[in-house]
Amino acid sequence: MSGAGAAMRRVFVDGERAELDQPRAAELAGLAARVRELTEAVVHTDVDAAEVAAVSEEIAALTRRLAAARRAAPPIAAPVPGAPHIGRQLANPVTGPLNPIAPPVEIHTRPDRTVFCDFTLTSVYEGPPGFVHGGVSAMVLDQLLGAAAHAAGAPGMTAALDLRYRRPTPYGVPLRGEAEATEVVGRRTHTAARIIAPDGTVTVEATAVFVLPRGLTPEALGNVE
Ligand SMILES: CCCCCCCCCCCC(=O)SCCNC(=O)CCNC(=O)[C@H](O)C(C)(C)COP(=O)(O)OP(=O)(O)OC[C@H]1O[C@@H](n2cnc3c(N)ncnc32)[C@H](O)[C@@H]1OP(=O)(O)O
Repeated sequence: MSGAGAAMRRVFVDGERAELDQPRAAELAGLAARVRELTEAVVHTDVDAAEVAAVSEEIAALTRRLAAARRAAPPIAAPVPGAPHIGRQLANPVTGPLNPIAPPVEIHTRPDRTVFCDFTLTSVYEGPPGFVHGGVSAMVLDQLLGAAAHAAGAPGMTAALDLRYRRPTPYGVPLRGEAEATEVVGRRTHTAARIIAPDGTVTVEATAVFVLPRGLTPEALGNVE
């Protein structure tokens, strides 16, 4: 089995990672939300030099307090029967409520196995002035496409990701992401996705190929069915 396949098995099947119950996950999600606010404040602050120095020191002290009890790797959520394991990655950089760099994006699966998300990116994700960084759009779409492969019962790792940036993606407004699996061939799942602005304009289109690592089965990944 490939390194990635073996690692997934250790984490999701063998229980190598710490598993958080819902109240503990909610506590830490609250902490991450405060840090997101802090990031936003840092990017926009115009306080004077003395205040910048004082706040920097306080933040360093806070970081030391959190590091006083440190896990070797990010924790995951306890399994939910019937739900895919990807939803357990609480520190995922796109969907993880515990990760301050995640917007976070909440992905939903429809009965027809297509997926969607409604999300707003703040100016901390700015690329070209006034618009979302293309790499951030790619990251969100990679996750959404992966979720579509999962929802189709054919999960895998991203083997190829192709993007077409049609229009600039605005930040600070609600965006819609949509994705679906288009074809499953052996261990390969072909998928398509797009980001849609509030006025209905498709700003980014993406296609991706996901490949299930050798030795893994969709069932081992806690697939939906
Ligand atoms: C697990 C879920 C977790 C859950 C994750 C779900 C959502 C997470 C979303 C984020 C996902 C990521 O960021 S994942 C991180 C980024 N991706 C990675 O790091 C992947 C790095 N690459 C790899 O580890 C490997 O290349 C794999 C596992 C993708 C494939 O390796 P392999 O298993 O040895 O593949 P191999 O036998 O050569 O090929 C198998 C089949 O796939 C085809 N194939 C291989 N690569 C490609 C390609 N780029 N484009 C088209 N097709 C390809 C081959 O032609 C073949 O088709 P045929 O001849 O059989 O027809």
